[in-house]
Amino acid sequence: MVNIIEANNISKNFSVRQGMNGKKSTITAVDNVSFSLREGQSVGIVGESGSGKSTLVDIVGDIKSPSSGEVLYYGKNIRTLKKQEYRDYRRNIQFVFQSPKDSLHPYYTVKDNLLEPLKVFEGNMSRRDMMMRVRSLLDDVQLDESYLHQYPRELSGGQAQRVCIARALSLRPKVIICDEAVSALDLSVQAQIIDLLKTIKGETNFIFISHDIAAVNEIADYGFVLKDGQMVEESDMKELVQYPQDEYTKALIKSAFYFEEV
Ligand SMILES: Nc1ncnc2c1ncn2[C@@H]1O[C@H](COP(=O)(O)OP(=O)(O)OP(=O)(O)O)[C@@H](O)[C@H]1O
Repeated sequence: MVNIIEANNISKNFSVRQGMNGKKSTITAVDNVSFSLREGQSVGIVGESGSGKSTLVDIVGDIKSPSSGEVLYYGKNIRTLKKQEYRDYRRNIQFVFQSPKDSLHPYYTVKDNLLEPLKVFEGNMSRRDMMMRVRSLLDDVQLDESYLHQYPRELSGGQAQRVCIARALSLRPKVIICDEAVSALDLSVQAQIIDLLKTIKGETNFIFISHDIAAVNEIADYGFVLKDGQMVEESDMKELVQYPQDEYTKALIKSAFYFEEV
């Protein structure tokens, strides 16, 4: 199987000022982490707040640069990609973030939010074809056409996240990185969005990150656990949940499935 993404020995240090005297120190947000995403696979990343999940996926999507290590896209270091190859990589790695309303353009209607990536990346597409794509995307995320003319502020959190998922899907990307994409939603809405992500799993590959291992277990085929920037355990996702080896993973599972046990 072909690797879409390989992240090799990624580390990221941040320089921060701490304490009353504002003394400079360095924190290691990601510490020598490697993983790959194969075609047809979805990968989950679990860890508590501050464990380095966002920093790692931001590096994979070239939003941040690593202090050391390299990201390969179909076997090529992203730093060595030619202009067209880099454009292809960027359109094929899309993000869905935690706060859907902040992710959408507030002064654009749903229609214009969905047209935007098509205008940028599909310049040759006719306006008619773009609108057909927008309508089919809304259908994919189970919103009817009446939403086309609404503004993000008029949507619920769950509806706005559906629009963000539609927007991420608009360029038919190889990878959608969901960074705590369900965490800010009510539990029942979380379940609906997870069901939606499952229905589109055949169209794309997810890198799904969450502090909630139960949510990750719903989407990922393979998963790993980050703690203080380090990978403490990795495995087939079902095995990770059923037979965790590391004490930290066991604690994450205990807190995630606590309510379900009763
Ligand atoms: N720009 C930055 N400058 C300084 N420190 C940073 C910066 N970005 C992240 N950090 C630190 O790096 C560590 C990892 O943060 P990161 O956001 O990657 O974790 P996370 O697991 O995604 O947590 P959360 O789910 O809360 O976002 C944290 O200690 C954070 O404070």
